[in-house]
Amino acid sequence: MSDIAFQEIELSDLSIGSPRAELALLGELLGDNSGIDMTADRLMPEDFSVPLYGRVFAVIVREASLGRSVNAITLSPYFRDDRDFEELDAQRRLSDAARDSIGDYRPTPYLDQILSLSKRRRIVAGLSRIQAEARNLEMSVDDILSEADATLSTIVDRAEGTHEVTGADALGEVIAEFGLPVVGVRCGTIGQIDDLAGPLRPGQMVIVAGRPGMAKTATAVSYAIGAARAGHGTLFVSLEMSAKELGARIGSDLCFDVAQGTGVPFEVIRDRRPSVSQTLRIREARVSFSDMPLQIVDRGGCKMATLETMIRRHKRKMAAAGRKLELVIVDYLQLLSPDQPMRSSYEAVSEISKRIKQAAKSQGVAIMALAQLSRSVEQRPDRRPQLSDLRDSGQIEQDADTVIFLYREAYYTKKEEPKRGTSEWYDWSVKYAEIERHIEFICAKRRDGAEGRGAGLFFGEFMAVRGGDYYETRGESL
Ligand SMILES: Nc1ncnc2c1ncn2[C@@H]1O[C@H](COP(=O)(O)OP(=O)(O)OP(=O)(O)O)[C@@H](O)[C@H]1O
Repeated sequence: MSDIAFQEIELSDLSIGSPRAELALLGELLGDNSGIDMTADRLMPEDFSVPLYGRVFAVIVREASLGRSVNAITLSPYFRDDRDFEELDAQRRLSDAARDSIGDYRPTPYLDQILSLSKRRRIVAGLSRIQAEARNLEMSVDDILSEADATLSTIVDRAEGTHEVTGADALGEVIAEFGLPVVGVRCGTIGQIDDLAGPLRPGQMVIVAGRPGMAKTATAVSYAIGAARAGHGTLFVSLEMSAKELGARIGSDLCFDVAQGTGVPFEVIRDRRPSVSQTLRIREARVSFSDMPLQIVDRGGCKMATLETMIRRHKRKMAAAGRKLELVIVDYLQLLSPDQPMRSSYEAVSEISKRIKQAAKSQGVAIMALAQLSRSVEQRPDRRPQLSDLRDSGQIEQDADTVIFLYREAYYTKKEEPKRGTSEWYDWSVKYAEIERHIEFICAKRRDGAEGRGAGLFFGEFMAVRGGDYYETRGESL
């Protein structure tokens, strides 16, 4: 680019912004709150050229994330100490803009213009920095060019999750974290999964796979409860079960007492027939859990773009409540659909697994996706799943950071129950009683650690999964 072009950009720098479009957009949002989420998905407070309008936008988004309606009057208490608010006569301007809004949310022309001008301002700022570096004779031309390249591509794409550093700086970031608490989600109640998968870190995609009936949902619910109890913001996206069905499972899991082995059976809650004392116990469990950061979304099927929007929205919602969304659980992967129709289910699952991984990275959360395995697993004498069982499931095997298979021998043994009262039945019942609660966690892939196996327990009656150390708490061995 020539010097003249640089000068032109510098000269126009101060005029790159449209305060009128920004005010009009805020007016539209205040006039009709239904467009706030959609706008917040694309726009950030720093995209406004008038800093006060950016701050107003941030408050609007926060209020909407907390489920409150917002207008020019309810906004003003948040700006009592903001001198710009008074000096710019913002209360009146925003009220006028809201009154003049169309009402039917159509902010796209304003939004597009604000975004485009924001990009231009960032280009100007980036180029100015590169120009200063070019004048610095101590910097090599190669370094300046690669810096220019990286700066421009990040500015223009605003690639979420992009982080460019030198190798030494990356190591420096690791060293700075020495001695700090480990980042990542642990559930605390299923020790074997915590050990096998390690803390689930932002950007990781963890696949929990198994045949139907292996207690995938139960494992995910128990994990989610443990994670939320440990303070990790968790979003459970249920594409199979309704929120109420999950609520019943959560109730039974919460009431389950590991040390005593007692609780309120899931079926009692499912059928809405608890006794008085059970009702009391469920109510107490609800109260003790009411502050825990666990959000549930249930819907029948979901496109990838919708899931991404959902994650962004809940991230904002939790941030507005002073929490951090750290874990998203999706039950289950094959019920997600790509945004565009694909030629085969192999391609569709590949696309979904790639997008889940991208979403985890760009949103800075760990995503645990449950996955159904095909029947072929059961055709082997040893029905424990292996990594190759994911081969017909698109690129999951490649994209996943961690793969944990669930296996319950009891599920198959139960199906082989002989006729009651016979001697075979007696032998069978002894064997079944031994393994009834066993659940195996087979970690077949872990990008940042070793693979391995662990033994846990599935309390089917309470839909609760716990680590194998449960027996240690009772002085017994597994
Ligand atoms: N009262 C009970 N006692 C013991 N096991 C039970 C009881 N109720 C349900 N189960 C078992 O729990 C399992 C279902 O658990 P869950 O729904 O978590 O599994 P899943 O792997 O998610 O299954 P799916 O893929 O079919 O939804 C089944 O194997 C079922 O037999």
